[in-house]
Amino acid sequence: MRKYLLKYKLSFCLTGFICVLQGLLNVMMAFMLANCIDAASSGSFKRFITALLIYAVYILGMTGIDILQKIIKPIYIRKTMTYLKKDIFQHILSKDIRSFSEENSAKYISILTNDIGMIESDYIENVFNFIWQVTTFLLAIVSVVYINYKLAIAIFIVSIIGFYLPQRFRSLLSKRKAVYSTSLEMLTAKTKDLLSGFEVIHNFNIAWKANELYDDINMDVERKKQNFSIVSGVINSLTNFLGTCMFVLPMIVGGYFVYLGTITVGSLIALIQLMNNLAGPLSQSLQLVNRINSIGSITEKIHELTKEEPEETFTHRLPVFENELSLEHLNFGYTKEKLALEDVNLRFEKGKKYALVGASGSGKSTLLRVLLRYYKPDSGDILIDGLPYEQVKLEDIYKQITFIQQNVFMFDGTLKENIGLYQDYSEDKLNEACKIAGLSELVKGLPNGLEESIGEAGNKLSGGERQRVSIARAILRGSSFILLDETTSALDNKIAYSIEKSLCDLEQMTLIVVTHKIMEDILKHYDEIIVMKSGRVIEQGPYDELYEKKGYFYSLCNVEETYEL
Ligand SMILES: Nc1ncnc2c1ncn2[C@@H]1O[C@H](COP(=O)(O)OP(=O)(O)OP(=O)(O)O)[C@@H](O)[C@H]1O
Repeated sequence: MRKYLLKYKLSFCLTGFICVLQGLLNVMMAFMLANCIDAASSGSFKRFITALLIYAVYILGMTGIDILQKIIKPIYIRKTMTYLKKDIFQHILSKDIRSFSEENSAKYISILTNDIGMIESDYIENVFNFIWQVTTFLLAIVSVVYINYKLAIAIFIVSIIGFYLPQRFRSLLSKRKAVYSTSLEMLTAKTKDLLSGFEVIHNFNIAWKANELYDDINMDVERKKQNFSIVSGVINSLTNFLGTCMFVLPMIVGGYFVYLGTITVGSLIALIQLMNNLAGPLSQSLQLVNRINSIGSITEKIHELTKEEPEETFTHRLPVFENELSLEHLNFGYTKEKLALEDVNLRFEKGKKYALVGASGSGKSTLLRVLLRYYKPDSGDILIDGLPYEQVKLEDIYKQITFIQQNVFMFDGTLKENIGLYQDYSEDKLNEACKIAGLSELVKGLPNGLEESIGEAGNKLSGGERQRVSIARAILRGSSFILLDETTSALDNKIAYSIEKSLCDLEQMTLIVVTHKIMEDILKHYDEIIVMKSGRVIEQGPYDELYEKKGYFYSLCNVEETYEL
């Protein structure tokens, strides 16, 4: 956290310096009062007026410093918080897809909202308050030593106790805060989940269940917040008690010294005022230390998120894909108990078109995820142009492969921005990509053509149109490979046919399509159909060959026909 605190060193030092000045002015108050009282009791009117004038200048100075602090501190906080959020967001975005999807996205949202809020209020603000209070306390101690050192020793002993005890409570408070922060994360995740399922909740009349789920987690969060507040409150009361002791003890000892004639009444008044600068700031500092330390768990979470990942170790570059991608005796399981891919042997040659078919759960999407390097195979080899796949720089792999999923992400922008993804492409290239992806008719019909805004998350487009946008993206990018996972599922058969045919006509493009549409017209365009069952490739070859074989693929075709009827 220090990295963020000291990012803007000058601003930090300036704000800290103003806090030190405030501490100094706090302590000076005692001497101002003593001076006024001494002047008033001296019988000299001139001395009294001078003392009052000095006091007025002091008050003006104090107000000026206070205003300055109200201006400088927000500037520092704005800069630091902006940097902190930007840094965390950049680290989230720079995660690789695999490690990003290991966490629920609500966790990231919670860090960027709830936890960041706590860092500002409990850490950054309190660091400055701490500087202010500690300066006041230390200068008050020096002043008390100056007035009477025996009294200072008594105060010092109470301070040591005052500092030691709250340290004992620190870890308890930090644990409660960690539990509270985790429950907030879960609340954010659950709220996001329930609101995303708004339509389903209404269609299926399960609002009662959604309310129940929300109530449970809401109550849990509030209970944990209450526990945290109770622990924090009790600790504060105890530290306040220590602060009161700090105030009362020197009063008793100081009164005794006046009785003995060791110090004057004027000094005693200054001492009484200084007590306020000892007891209050000490108890405040102790509470502030507790609150600053209570964000320990959040700091760890942020540290974990922003720690530099070890550099990717790769030994090969792959500027262009030239020949083939081959899989040899590949095994992979999400769990140790069950293999999702078993002894898969395949060759994907440059420019050829492959359709992956099979029953639901047969491993088609898993195969694509392994090809995207989201998961490492448990055993077996993948070679790309003869190079071991795992050792080729990931950036090169993603330049060669474009993955188009079922849910296409759309930015709130124009159609052109969404197709070109903010890169500059010539009109001709854009139109060509639209033509292949079957978007030309849509573009012609829009009042502003490609410049038409498509709304938040592309909500002005239909599901099929969004999928065609993603196909146009892939074509524009000029990848060697396109992996499609049920991408044409939202398209009617006629459009699906024309798009898949256009993609199959792209000579240089290697196409691997996961499809449930077992239709002769579409599948005949593929060089090879790969049939999967229970994680294994059980048949492969061109459509006619497989159909005539009258094996598993044949049965799939007939199921589909029966279904279509
Ligand atoms: N993240 C995961 N964790 C654990 N098991 C998973 C995970 N994803 C998929 N599986 C399991 O792996 C197997 C293969 O799933 P996969 O998604 O690859 O099938 P599929 O052929 O693409 O299915 P569909 O056609 O229904 O999309 C299934 O048994 C599935 O339950």
